[in-house]
Amino acid sequence: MIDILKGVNLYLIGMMGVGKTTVGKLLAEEIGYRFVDTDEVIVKAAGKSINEIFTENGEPEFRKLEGDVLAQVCAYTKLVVATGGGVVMQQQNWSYLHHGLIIWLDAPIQIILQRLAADNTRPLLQDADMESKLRSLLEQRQPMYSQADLHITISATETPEEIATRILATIPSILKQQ
Ligand SMILES: Nc1ncnc2c1ncn2[C@@H]1O[C@H](COP(=O)(O)OP(=O)(O)OP(=O)(O)O)[C@@H](O)[C@H]1O
Ligand SMILES: O=C(O)C1=C[C@@H](O)[C@@H](O)[C@H](O)C1
Ligand SMILES: [Mg+2]
Repeated sequence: MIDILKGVNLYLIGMMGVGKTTVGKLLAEEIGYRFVDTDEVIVKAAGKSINEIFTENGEPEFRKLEGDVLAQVCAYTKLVVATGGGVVMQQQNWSYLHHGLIIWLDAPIQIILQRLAADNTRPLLQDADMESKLRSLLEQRQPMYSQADLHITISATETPEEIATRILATIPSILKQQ
């Protein structure tokens, strides 16, 4: 696997809670890549949480930081990059994502709801009606997510390890097409 990838970065995209961070770490370990999470880089650089950035600086500032981080990481090779769920909405970001293979992790809203029901670290989900909020975000984003090179649909029972294994098994077929 490591040979056929030739150092090309893997970018994980998809909705909040779908498992980009969790699966990304496993993928990186498996293929001997470094793991980068754009949300984590932003939090470290800003010295505050994502909730604080949204509240104190606003979402546009967060999106600017996100684009800056993506621009910086795409200068490196051999990375698995877990992105934030909204990264696909800035057209400019696609020029960075296309430096590597783009993998869309896609899970039914019900799975995401179960996972994030007790989570208060995602500012866009601090809404009384989390399900409607998720549905409306997915509706806006789905056309963008679907531009990925690889679409991985996740079932409720699949473990992060199984998902990582399935991604690695599928990559050779998409590399051949390119
Ligand atoms: N396959 C899985 N099965 C069960 N739980 C999972 C699975 N993948 C991730 N999770 C859990 O779901 C939650 C969200 O996962 P994670 O943080 O990796 O999502 P994310 O896509 O990175 O979200 P965000 O876009 O907000 O950063 C975590 O609690 C994680 O442990
Ligand atoms: O889907 C989104 O817009 C977000 C997802 C998270 O990864 C963070 O980037 C932030 O909470 C926004
Ligand atoms: Mg994440």
